[in-house]
Amino acid sequence: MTATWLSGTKIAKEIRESLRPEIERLTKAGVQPGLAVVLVGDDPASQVYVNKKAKTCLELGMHSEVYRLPAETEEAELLGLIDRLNRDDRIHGILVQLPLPKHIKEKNVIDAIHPSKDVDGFHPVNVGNLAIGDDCLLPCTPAGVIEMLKRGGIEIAGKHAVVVGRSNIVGKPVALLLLREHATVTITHSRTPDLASITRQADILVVAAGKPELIDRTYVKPGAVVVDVGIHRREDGTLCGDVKADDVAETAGVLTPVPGGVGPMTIVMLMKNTVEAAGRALASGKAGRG
Ligand SMILES: Nc1nc2c(c(=O)[nH]1)N[C@@H](CN(C=O)c1ccc(C(=O)N[C@@H](CCC(=O)O)C(=O)O)cc1)CN2
Repeated sequence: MTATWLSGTKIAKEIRESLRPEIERLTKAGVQPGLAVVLVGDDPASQVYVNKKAKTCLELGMHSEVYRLPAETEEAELLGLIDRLNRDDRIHGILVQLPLPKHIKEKNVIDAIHPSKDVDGFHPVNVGNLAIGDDCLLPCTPAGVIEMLKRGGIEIAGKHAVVVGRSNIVGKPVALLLLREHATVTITHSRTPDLASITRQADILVVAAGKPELIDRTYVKPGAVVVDVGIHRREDGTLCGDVKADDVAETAGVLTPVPGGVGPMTIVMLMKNTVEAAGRALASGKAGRG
């Protein structure tokens, strides 16, 4: 069997274009959706992602602000900036790029962002609402995975989905979203014994292990849908995921590429969340007038 590739680049483009009418409507109503992205330090990959976020905002006619702070920035200063952005009517979404330098506590930063502007969906209020199935801003990568599956014509209900990884950013929320779509979900992680015996049961395998090319064909049931959330730069400068793509493509039915898979979906879901946050601000009368 040779897998069909499920292109995140193509689906992300469709979603991006579908956002334009709502951005136009909000802007005409005096509420141009605005995203503030904060980067602390000079991690090269983070710089690429932050630039992509700002560029996509501008291409869509959204308001974009990028704050680039030095690695030595004190936590209190960062919290001060978040407080200011929380009260800024032109900003509907705030995103602090992760990872942060070690001296800054990620939890303090996430908790400081107002839940209505938490376009990353990482605040405990949004995480709690996701867990109980209430309306909330969804984390971008997990929401992107679900959107990709749906738009790729892949049935989720009734399927056995296995998630490799239990991070707060991807593993746990993607498992909750798959459950919400009526999959039977198994979460595995680095201490799961005989991982392959479990992943081989998956109809849908979502890999967010953070380990380059961990998953080869021996982990995959023939015909399974495999979503690769990992992204790593090899020494020669090329990118790979958590899945050994060429090998798994011989067994899987559908496979997402790296690059061009989940990555572009993460960016477009961020735009979608920002537009949604702006729409809610307009509806609640709390929006700025541009
Ligand atoms: N605050 C957050 N920090 C981080 C998140 C997040 O969702 N919120 N996720 C990751 C990084 N990430 C988003 O910020 C991200 C990763 C990858 C891509 C992407 O488009 N990748 C391209 C390849 C890009 C390249 O050339 O390097 C692809 O896969 O095709 C976008 C966003 C950690 N931090």
